[in-house]
Amino acid sequence: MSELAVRDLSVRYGRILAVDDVSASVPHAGALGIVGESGSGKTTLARALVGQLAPDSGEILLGGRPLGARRSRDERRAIQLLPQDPYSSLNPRMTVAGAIGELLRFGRRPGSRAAVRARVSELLETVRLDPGSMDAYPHEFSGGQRQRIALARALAADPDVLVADEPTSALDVSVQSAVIELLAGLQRDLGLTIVCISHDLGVVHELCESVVVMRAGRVVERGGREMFENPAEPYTRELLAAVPRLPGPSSDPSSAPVIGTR
Ligand SMILES: Nc1ncnc2c1ncn2[C@@H]1O[C@H](COP(=O)(O)OP(=O)(O)OP(=O)(O)O)[C@@H](O)[C@H]1O
Repeated sequence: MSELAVRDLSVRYGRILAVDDVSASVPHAGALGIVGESGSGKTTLARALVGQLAPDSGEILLGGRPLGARRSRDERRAIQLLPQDPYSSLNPRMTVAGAIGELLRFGRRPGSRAAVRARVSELLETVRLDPGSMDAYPHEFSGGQRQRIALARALAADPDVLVADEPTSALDVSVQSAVIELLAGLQRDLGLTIVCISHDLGVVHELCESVVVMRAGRVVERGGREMFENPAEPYTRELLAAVPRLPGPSSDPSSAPVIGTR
């Protein structure tokens, strides 16, 4: 089981305390949203979750087991990052098959070149891209397609948990909801546990059943989807007010635009 939890986690950059005593958890096959203004510590938390940054104190637990300061290969496999920007995260000199194949070595299905290509083909189908495009290069794809390639790459490691750092912010509005739907489908169909970092509360509302609100490295509020209708903290209200398509605490829900459901 892939319940992910952080307990009293703090992460510093020198004298800057970027994540300050944060605790949160997401059950197996659940989706947790982490929201907050710029500089609130979201990316730092994401990088600590995937093992790119070592916490100064506190613990990260997967399936109830604390992850060590130096992660084993299997621990690195288990928690994968979907980076924010598919324009910079994919190596322009590597084909789609090469980029995805690189991460297959983490997974549980190593094998011959033919087996690797067959698995790449399956992964491209999973993210609804044409398997026939596996020998193309990233520049031949649109932003939304590149984000799907980055997603297939993360899935190649056969992760238990996907940490999606602003998964739609580099994309055109027209393709954002398709990427969110894809993530929701993976959560449902593969039992993937998702942590979705976003300054866009609309994305989190659509994908996540629980939310943690961060400010200056600390958790200021947490709750389920109902928090969007009834936030306790003025800071959360301000974040909500910045997203016109959400019902928000003060408007009449019956007249508010309905955002996509799964
Ligand atoms: N590499 C770094 N070195 C020093 N300080 C950093 C570094 N990265 C982030 N910080 C600082 O840590 C704090 C948290 O930053 P972080 O990027 O985690 O926030 P964020 O919520 O993800 O913001 P954004 O939405 O703008 O990415 C900020 O004060 C930031 O200036």
